[in-house]
Amino acid sequence: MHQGANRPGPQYLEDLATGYWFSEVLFTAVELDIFTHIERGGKSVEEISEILNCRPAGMERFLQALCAMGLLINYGEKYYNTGLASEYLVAGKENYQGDSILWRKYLVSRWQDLASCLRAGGRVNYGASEEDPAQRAHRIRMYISAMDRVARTKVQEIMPFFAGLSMSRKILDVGAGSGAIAAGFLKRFPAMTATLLDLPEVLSCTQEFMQAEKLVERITFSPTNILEDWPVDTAGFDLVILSNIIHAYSEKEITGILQRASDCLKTDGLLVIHDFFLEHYPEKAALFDLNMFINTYNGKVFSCEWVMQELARLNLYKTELIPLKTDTALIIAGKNKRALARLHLQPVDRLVSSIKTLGFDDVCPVSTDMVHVTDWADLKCRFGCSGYGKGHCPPNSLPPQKTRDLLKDYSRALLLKGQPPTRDFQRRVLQAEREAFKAGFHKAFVFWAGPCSLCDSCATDGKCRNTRDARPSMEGAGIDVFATVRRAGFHLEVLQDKNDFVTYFALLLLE
Ligand SMILES: C[S@@+](CC[C@H](N)C(=O)[O-])C[C@H]1O[C@@H](n2cnc3c(N)ncnc32)[C@H](O)[C@@H]1O
Repeated sequence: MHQGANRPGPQYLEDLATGYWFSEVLFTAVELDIFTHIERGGKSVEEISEILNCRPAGMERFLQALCAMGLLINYGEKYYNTGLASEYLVAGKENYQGDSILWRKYLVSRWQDLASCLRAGGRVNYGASEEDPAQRAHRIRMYISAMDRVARTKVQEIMPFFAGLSMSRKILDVGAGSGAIAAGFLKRFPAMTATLLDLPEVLSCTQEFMQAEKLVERITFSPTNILEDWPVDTAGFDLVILSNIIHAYSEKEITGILQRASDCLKTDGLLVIHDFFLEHYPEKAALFDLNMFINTYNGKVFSCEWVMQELARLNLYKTELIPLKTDTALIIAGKNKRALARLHLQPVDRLVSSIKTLGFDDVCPVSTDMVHVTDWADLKCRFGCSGYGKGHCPPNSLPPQKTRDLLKDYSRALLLKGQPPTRDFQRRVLQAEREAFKAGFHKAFVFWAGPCSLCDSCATDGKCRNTRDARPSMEGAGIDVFATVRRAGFHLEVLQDKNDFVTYFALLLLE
């Protein structure tokens, strides 16, 4: 869905308007636990209808929709789980996401209050003032189970940054939820112990989760309101975790939480902030911010820039924004630069986040094997384009064979996605190439989009006055841009009208 802004108007609007169809099919399939039944062996329409006590006529259409959504496949009479459904939608499996999906369903009715929230300037639905204790306990368990499912997959993405470190002492997990993030560290570093702070009614749930992980002996559960003083040692922790906490409150409260987190850090300790940030996955971050607007008193998604400023005010050193492959990102901070230097941060990850801040819509690492070079691209320039022979367009560009040879010298690249005006895009692309060079990728070289537009006009004698900055375009060098970006998972369609919204891509080769 998030690539859709490039599609012609009405279709994109139709897709937005029917986005809830996708959610409803997924919610229903998870509620019926269809994937768990099918995992035990392929099932026919009749078999699955009988198991779920449904009529075959509707079921066939439902299974067809699940196939279209990539969650089932149909082979002969039988339906089977796809790899995605098998890994994430089968109850009892390590990476099962059903609880977090059903929590999203639970929030659907709140989203229907959006207009009222906008009129009121904040949340309008506060639930029953006297919630039945059993109902409250059930709601908290649903929420913590949902958070647990997400955190378990996130911690798998987070741990590689700590690979090779010898961490042997104390963790403080602030607003720990199920404890899944701290648990990831406890499992990786067997000499560590943890203190988990959360509200008393949540901690009884947390205890059960940690019991199941056989980690309770290494954990102190500390009932605490994290907006007030924390009952823990100042400067006593090697690792302080704030995972999905800063989006829960406003600037004033977060400033206090960051101050207390900093106070708890040992001199060479690390503060890990894991959250949504406006600069990373912007579409999801903006929607998650609305989710906070509707569902909390004052929660919001912050910019990485604001958090960085707060950390600087506390005299902490910090990494760049470290994007995870999914919708959240990390900032890691410490009182001591050497502590940060121990982290295993991939240079490409750091580069991606710094290039994103230059104003690209997306920056995606790809292998150069994915770059598709063709001979027909040159034909399209030679016949059918008024730019042929001008500036750095063909034949003044790289012929396809030269591009193929060049690509053999590189194994990795970044696809940079942006928008017109062409000159602004090309300038940003050049800045990105410089960032890559400064980050140690000495062979960094970029192919941009469109005819070179850096200068107002080309020199009349045909000799470029700006060879320092001019670069070839992807298409002018024989690269099939459509095939290449689609292989990287982007959606790109041929424009139907000259006024349609154009998307530009550049290819930054790294080594
Ligand atoms: C979004 S969950 C994140 C849980 C966990 N850190 C994770 O990443 O999965 C937020 C957690 O913060 C806790 N929390 C929110 N406000 C709190 C407060 N004032 N005092 C203590 N805990 C709080 C909630 O109970 C919940 O467990």
